[in-house]
Amino acid sequence: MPVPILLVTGFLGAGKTTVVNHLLAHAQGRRIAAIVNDFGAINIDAELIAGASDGVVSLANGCICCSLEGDLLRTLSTLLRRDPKPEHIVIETSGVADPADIVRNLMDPVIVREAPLETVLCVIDAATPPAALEDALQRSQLRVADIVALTKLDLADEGAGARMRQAIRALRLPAVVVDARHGEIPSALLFPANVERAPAPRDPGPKRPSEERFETLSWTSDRPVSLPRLQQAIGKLAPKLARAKGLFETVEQPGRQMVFQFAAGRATLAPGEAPTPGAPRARIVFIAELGVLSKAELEGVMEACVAD
Ligand SMILES: Nc1nc2c(ncn2[C@@H]2O[C@H](COP(=O)(O)OP(=O)(O)OP(=O)(O)O)[C@@H](O)[C@H]2O)c(=O)[nH]1
Repeated sequence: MPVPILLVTGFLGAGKTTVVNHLLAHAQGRRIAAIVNDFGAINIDAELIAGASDGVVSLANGCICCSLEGDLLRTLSTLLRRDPKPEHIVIETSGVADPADIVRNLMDPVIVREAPLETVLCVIDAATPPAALEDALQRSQLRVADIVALTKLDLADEGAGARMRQAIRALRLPAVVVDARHGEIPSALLFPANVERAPAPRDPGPKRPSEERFETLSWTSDRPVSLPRLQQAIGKLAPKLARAKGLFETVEQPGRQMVFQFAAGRATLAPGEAPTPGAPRARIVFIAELGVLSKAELEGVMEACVAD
């Protein structure tokens, strides 16, 4: 029995993990395996995804569209040799990934036979201006989509969803556009009822030269972070950041882990799971356009968050 793949793409911080988490939490007994790709060296996403009944495989420190493409194919073949096999595989790409390259790799004849790419979902932050869709990477992520999910409608003004839909329609893409409030998408839309129907092969177009546009820097500490100092630090770094996320204990509440997110210029902090045994007490991944943020600057700013 072939195992259909759902490929989730979308720009940095658009809400992919939130969508994947929601669909895993509403798996209704299906055995779903998730492959999660973090561009950064620390696999934060795998820790934020709790509910994959058939396990989460984390591929970190690179992108499955280029440097980790071999790892993706090896991971798929390992999942397909499991007994019992998963019923579905969800692949969450990193926000910097060009999914056309991943689609091309998934068209490998053996993979197509055993794990056909059934659906490509592109997640779009509806609270960002529609002009963001002019970005070549976002265009590429939209171009391969069967379904486009609009997230963060609760953060956007009233007409934002309609404006984003109009901008997507203007691109004349074949995708269906749905609203995904806090990651909610009906699983019937993402998982086909009839897995025996083989999806048609896809043509992602000719391979384009890959362009190194983003880089990732990590910061870890064995000391808890002071919240007011972290606020100051993020304020300083924010203009240079495309994305940041992290897990850490705070001076204010040691022994509890907090989840820090910075996406589309917005920072949030939420309580997380219990601290991971053996992991540093603070782990934060930063993504910036190439050359914008140096390791020395980052460390200087971040070390102030734990200084006595
Ligand atoms: N208010 C609100 N926040 C959302 C929604 N969807 C996602 N977020 C928040 O947006 C931030 C980024 O969401 P993620 O799901 O981690 O985004 P992502 O696309 O997986 O991020 P990367 O994989 O790092 O590119 C998190 O703080 C989420 O809680 C939504 O519908 N409403």
